[in-house]
Amino acid sequence: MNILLIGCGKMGGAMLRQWVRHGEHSFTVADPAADDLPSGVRHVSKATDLPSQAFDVVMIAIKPQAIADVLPDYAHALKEDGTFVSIAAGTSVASLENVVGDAAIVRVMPNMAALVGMGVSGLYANARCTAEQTRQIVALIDQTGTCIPVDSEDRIDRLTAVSGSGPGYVFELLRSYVAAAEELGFDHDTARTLVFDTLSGTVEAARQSDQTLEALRNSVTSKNGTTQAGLSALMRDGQLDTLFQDTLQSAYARAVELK
Ligand SMILES: NC(=O)C1=CN([C@@H]2O[C@H](COP(=O)(O)OP(=O)(O)OC[C@H]3O[C@@H](n4cnc5c(N)ncnc54)[C@H](O)[C@@H]3O)[C@@H](O)[C@H]2O)C=CC1
Ligand SMILES: O=C(O)[C@@H]1CCC=N1
Repeated sequence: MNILLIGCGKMGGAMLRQWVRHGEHSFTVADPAADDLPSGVRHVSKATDLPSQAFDVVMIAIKPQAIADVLPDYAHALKEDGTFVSIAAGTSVASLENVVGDAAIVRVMPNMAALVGMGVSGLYANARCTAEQTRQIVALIDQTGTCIPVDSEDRIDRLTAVSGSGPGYVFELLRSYVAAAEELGFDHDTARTLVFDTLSGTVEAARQSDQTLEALRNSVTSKNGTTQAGLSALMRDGQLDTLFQDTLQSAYARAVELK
C-alpha cells in the first residue's frame, strides 16, 4: 500500500520504524519537523506538495487539538476507495467525518511499546469500511505488535485508558521502584537491572502460567515472610486498587472530553 503519515513524532515515528523494518509498504511523511526519517521514506513539508488521490491510506498522527485545522489540507491525497486512519486519543469518528466527510475511517489506539515491535493497539472501523479495508489496516497495525479489533467506539476510549496511556503508568512505576531500590543502597545501574528483570521475568512467568494472578502472588508470599511484609504496605486499605481505578477512570474521562 501507498501510505501517507501526517505527523511523525513520538508515536507515529515508533510505528513507522516497525513498518519500514517489515518493508511491505511505501511511506510518505508529512511533518514540517520530521528530520530523522528512516531511509526510503519520502518527506514532504506541506500538503500542496502531494498529488491528488495518490494514497491507499492517510494516517493522522498529530495532536487531537490540531486535527480539524490540519486534516482538510490533506483530504485530497486519499484515493476514492482509500482509508483514513487516526491514532489520536479521544477524537471521534463523528469529528473526523465532520472534517473529511463520509469516508472509510479507522480509529487505532496504539501504545509506545511499538518502539520495540511489542505494542498493543485497539482498532475500530466505521460502517463505511469494507471487510478488506479493515483487514488491511489490522495487518498493518499487527506489524507494530498486537492488534485487537473492537466493535464499539467507546471501547477505543476505554482501551486508551488501559493500554494507550499504559506505558506512561509503567514508566512511572519503574522510576519509582528504581528510586526505592536506590534508597535501599543499590547503585543506579544495579537498581535498574534488579527492577527491570523482576518486571519482565514476572510478566513472562504470568503469561506462561495457567494459575490466577492471586495464586501466583500467593506462591511468592511465605507466611510472616518478607513478601507479606512488603505487600501489607503496598496493599494497605485497598490503596493500590483505588489508585489503579482512579488512574484508569481519569484517563478514560479525558478521552471522552477529547471527542
Ligand atoms: N505518545 C503516545 O504514547 C501516544 C500518542 N497517541 C496519539 O498520537 C498522536 C501524536 O502524539 P505524539 O506522537 O505523542 O505527539 P508528538 O508531538 O510527538 O508528534 C506530533 C507530530 O505532529 C507534527 N505536526 C504538528 N503539526 C503538524 C502539521 N500541521 N502537519 C504535519 N505534522 C504536524 C509535529 O511536528 C510532531 O512531529 C496524538 O493524537 C496522540 O493522542 C496515541 C497513542 C499513544
Ligand atoms: O496522553 C495522550 O493523550 C496520548 C494518548 C495515549 C497516550 N498518549
